[in-house]
Parts: sequence; C-alpha cells; structure tokens
Amino acid sequence: MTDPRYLAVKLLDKTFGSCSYSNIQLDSGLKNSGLDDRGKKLCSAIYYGVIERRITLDHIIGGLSSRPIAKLDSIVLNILRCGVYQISYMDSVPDNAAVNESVALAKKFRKTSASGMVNAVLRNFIRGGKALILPKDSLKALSVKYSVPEEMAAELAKNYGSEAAEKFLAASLEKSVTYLRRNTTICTEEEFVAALGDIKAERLTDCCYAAESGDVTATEAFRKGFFHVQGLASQLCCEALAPTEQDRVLDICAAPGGKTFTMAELMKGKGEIYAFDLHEKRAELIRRGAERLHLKNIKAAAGDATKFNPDLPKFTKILCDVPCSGLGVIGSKPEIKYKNISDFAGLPDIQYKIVCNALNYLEAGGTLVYSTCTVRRAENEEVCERLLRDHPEVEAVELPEMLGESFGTMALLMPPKFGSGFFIAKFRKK
Ligand SMILES: C[S@@+](CC[C@H](N)C(=O)[O-])C[C@H]1O[C@@H](n2cnc3c(N)ncnc32)[C@H](O)[C@@H]1O
Repeated sequence: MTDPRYLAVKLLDKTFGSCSYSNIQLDSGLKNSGLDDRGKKLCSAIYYGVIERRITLDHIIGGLSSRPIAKLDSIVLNILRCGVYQISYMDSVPDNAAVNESVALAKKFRKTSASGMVNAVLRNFIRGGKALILPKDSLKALSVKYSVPEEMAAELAKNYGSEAAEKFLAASLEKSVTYLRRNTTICTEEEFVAALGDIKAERLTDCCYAAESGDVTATEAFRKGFFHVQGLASQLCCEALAPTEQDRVLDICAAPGGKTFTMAELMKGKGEIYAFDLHEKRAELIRRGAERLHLKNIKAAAGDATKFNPDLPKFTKILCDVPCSGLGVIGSKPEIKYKNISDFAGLPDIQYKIVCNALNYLEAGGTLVYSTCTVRRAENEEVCERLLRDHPEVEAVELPEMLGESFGTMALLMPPKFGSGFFIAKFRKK
C-alpha cells in the first residue's frame, strides 16, 4: 500500500513543478493510491498544509540548512517542508514520528545521502523550540507569517490598507468550510438533512448550510440532487440578482455552473436561463450538473462573452461572474497566491469587455450583477467605475442586505464571515 507521506511529497513535487490546480492534482493522486480513509486524510492534510504554508516553511528551512533552499534537490526540499509542517502545525503527529518518517522518506526516494541532513534540520528545529523568527521589515514579515509572496502582500495592503490585508490573510489560513446550497425545487429541509446521513449541516441562511467535514458527494443527498456545493458569497451573489420565474436570465460566464443552479432554483425551475462558457467541455459541466439537480430551465452552450452574438434575445437579468485572479479564494485554492501579480495585468480589460458586451443583451429596466472572487480594486471597483463613467445608460443599484450588513451599490465580502473574498456590484439599464 502507498505511504500517505510518500504520496504527499510526490504530489507536491508535481504541483510546485507545474501550474496545475491542487484539488485536481490531489484527487487524481488519491484515486489510484489504494490508501484507506485515514491515509487519504493524512496525505491531504500534509499536501494542502504545505502548499498553504510554503513560504513560512521555506523561511524556517532556510534558517536551518547550510545549503540555500534554491540549491536543494526538489524532493529533499519537499520532504523537509512536509517534516517541518507536521512538527509545526499537526498536533496529531508526535515530533519524533515526523522526523523518523521524513528520514525514511529520503531513503524511499533514493536520496539516502540527504537523510542525515533531513534528520539534522528537523532535530535542530525541534531543539530550537520550533521558533518562527520573522524578518524585521514589515512587508517581509507579513509575507513569511502568512505565506504569501511579498509582491502580493504589498498589492493587498495597497488596495485595502495593511490592517485589512492582514485580517484577510489570517482568515484565509483558517480551516475552510464546505457550504451547501439546498435544492428547494425538489426537497424540504427535513428531507435534505435526513439524506445527508452522518454529515451534520448547520443552516446559515434560508438555503445555505455549513457542512461538517466528510465527503458530501458520497451522500444520498448528493446522489438525489438535493444540493450542490457552493460558497456562501456565491450564493449571496445570486440572491443579489434575485431572478424569479418571470425572468429570462443570461449567465454569461457560467461554468461549472454553481450560480446557474442557484439562480435556476430561485426561479423555482421555471423561466429561462441561458448559460454560456468559453468552451464546449465547460458547457457540458453545466449540463451534467443541471441534470443531477433535475433543473429543466437551463440552456447551456459554448459562447465567447467578449463577442456579440446577434442570435441571442434580450434578457431581464444578467450575471457577469467574470474570469478573475481568484485572490479571494486563496483559502481553498492556496496555489493561487504564488502566481505573479503581472499575470493578472490583462484581466481588467477582459472583464470590462465582457460586462460591456453583456449590456447589449440587457432590456431597458433590466438588472445586471458584476462579480468576481478576487480582492483587487483593479478587477472590482475600477471596472465598475469605468462602466458607470462610460455608459450613461447604466446606473448603480443598492444591493440587498447580506448577513445583516448593508453595503451600498458595491460589496467587498471578506472571510471569515462571508467564507471567502468576493466582490458584487449591481446595475440597472435606464
Ligand atoms: C469565475 S468563473 C465562473 C464561475 C461560475 N459562474 C460558477 O458559479 O460556477 C469564470 C468563467 O469564465 C469562463 N470564461 C473565461 N473567459 C471567457 C469568455 N471569453 N467567454 C465566456 N466565458 C469565459 C471561464 O472558463 C470560467 O468558467
């Protein structure tokens, strides 16, 4: 049988060596591993933990190793990262076990010559009281403490102030919650809770629940289409657009379909939703999800949101949930925080192009919601301000209260209260 720590190191080596998504990498790694549930849990905890804390772990290792981090063999470095992670953050793993398992891993990976160094670094870390010594410079300290590149810490602080940036980074390191959206078109709360079996779910809003840990997709409730997994903020975004059965809705960047499904349910399975995404493969994800949830009011197809499609009708409500840098969801997708800020340079123009194109399909008097799962002004407030400046036919609309808070016409939702970082703005065509 595979060793969970061995698999974690192997997967980390792949993840850090490519740009793949952590959840996809982990799922495929676990699938054929032959690990039991306990092994899978341990492997996932180490794998995600190391991605989440990579900069912090490297800072610790850099202070203890005689060779610079950049000169270490990548497998050896990942063994050390996993070792320091277990010692620092996993109470369930005794320190000695973390050291011995790491030394054994070095041998298993045929890095026998490095096993002495692995042993020495980890034992010195424990002997030194597992200290995390932060750099004096405040930006560098923020970067090491919350494991975020300096450039990104600076960007967050520039956007929302250093206090809000630190709060956001701290919240993103907290355990992430799995939120479920109950499918009101086919089940009552009692039926939903019963079909969840052993998994307990706490109700947060009318249809949003926070699930206890466990595989929610293995439940009878999932098989029956009684819910889909969707972040709290995403659910609030759909409620902000508030589609009803009288509406014809356009969801212009819709895959994998979470918001399409919630809107279809708010419309009681009636009215019409046109759901588009760039490629057919992604449109198919929406169709499959709609089928599992027994939702019949969704038409999904491939379509480029930046280009006008003269064959489309006018819509009473439009959702522009545009592609974005995703910094709001670094809590659940930690690999995002290691991207370069320069990779995001072209996004505001694409986002603006999409929302302008969407306006072509909006009926006079119709409403449009613009949303992202990021916390950058350039992709949020600035795109919306440009829209209002250049389109006199558009006006900003007051958002509904969300979890008891009023936001005006643009809302930056932040974790932990709203689950993740998310932006929502609402407009009307005069
Ligand atoms: C934030 S995600 C949408 C998430 C979706 N609304 C949901 O709730 O499940 C943005 C989506 O935009 C799609 N996308 C990117 N560029 C696009 C374009 N030019 N036209 C249409 N969709 C595009 C991406 O494939 C991605 O699925």
